[in-house]
Amino acid sequence: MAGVRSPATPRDFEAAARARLDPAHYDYFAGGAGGEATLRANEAAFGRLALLPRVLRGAGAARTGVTLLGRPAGMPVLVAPTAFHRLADPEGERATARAAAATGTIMIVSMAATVAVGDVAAAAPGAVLWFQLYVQPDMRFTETIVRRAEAAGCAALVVTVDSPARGVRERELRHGFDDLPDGLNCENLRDGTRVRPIVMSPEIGWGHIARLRGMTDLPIVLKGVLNPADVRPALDHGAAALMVSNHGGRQLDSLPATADMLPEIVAAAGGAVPVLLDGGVRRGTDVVKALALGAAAVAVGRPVLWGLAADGERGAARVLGLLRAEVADALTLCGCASAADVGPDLVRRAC
Ligand SMILES: Cc1cc2nc3c(=O)[nH]c(=O)nc-3n(C[C@H](O)[C@H](O)[C@H](O)COP(=O)(O)O)c2cc1C
Ligand SMILES: O=C(O)C(=O)c1ccccc1
Repeated sequence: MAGVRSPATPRDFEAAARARLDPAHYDYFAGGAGGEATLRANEAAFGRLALLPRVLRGAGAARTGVTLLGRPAGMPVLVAPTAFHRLADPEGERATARAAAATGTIMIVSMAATVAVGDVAAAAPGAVLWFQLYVQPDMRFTETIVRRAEAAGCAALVVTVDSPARGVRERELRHGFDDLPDGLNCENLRDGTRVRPIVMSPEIGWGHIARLRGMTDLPIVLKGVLNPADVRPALDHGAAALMVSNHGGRQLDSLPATADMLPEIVAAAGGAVPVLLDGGVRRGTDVVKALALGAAAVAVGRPVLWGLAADGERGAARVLGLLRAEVADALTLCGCASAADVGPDLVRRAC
């Protein structure tokens, strides 16, 4: 691997990934919308938080497992849905899913995956998969996609609600990157012999969530809730969980960091549903900070892509394994036996 002899933390994979990727694809993965203030803010917000361990609790070595939507997960970290894994590795989402299965990590498969969700599931028996959906204005086609996710055995639908339009990313504009290379497609959007384009529609509203709720028994997770005023309608529409996300700073720039919005969203949810978070999680200590602010779990996007691009399935598994070890270490050093022991007293504003 380029950069370091032995990666010690997930961040070490980015340099190796950058060395291997086409620069346009590196910038597609790495970049954010506008001036990238939100992209930077996500990581910076974790840097402004400090952990305040408890001592002498005799808690023993920490266990990382949690229960999410009624099922056990190996750690409170999920693979966030990210598009186009075959740009990073020829095996694409198959490799990511095997890495997730090997480390007991739930993978949220992107609707914009370059391997069909059924093929991802078949390639990684034992993987727990959730499916990310952009509601398509053609609700019959949306239903087709939902049925594919169900048939693949996905355990939840993660509906991305922060994308009434595609974010404008200046790095993509500079490279002229606006489509997949020949031979790669968004395989979940196959419709007979053609592949439909993903529509991000400003006309999607709460009525579509109601129709989705009537369409499937899968739990629905709403991804991209940032304003506490949206929590009430989300609960009223039967959301099983919320995911605080600004899409990794890739949609609208100038949004607050997710870690900074998390406490207000958790308060608005009032314990009715679990609240998840993504954006800027790079270390085990970030995970414990998010748990202390009330998250049930977090998800990581780019770190997994860097592992995948650096060393395929093995690299993605290394990133997830390192994160799990860091979570265990941070929990133990905070005096916690598990995520359930992490309370709000454990985190402080550092400055
Ligand atoms: C290259 C890339 C592609 C993404 N594709 C999707 C997607 O298809 N659907 C989606 O809901 N979010 C997508 N996201 C957003 C991620 O799910 C997640 O919100 C974000 O990456 C979290 O931030 P992090 O990368 O700092 O961990 C994408 C993010 C990246 C970096
Ligand atoms: O790039 C993204 O962030 C993203 O969400 C996406 C959505 C559809 C197709 C490709 C990428």
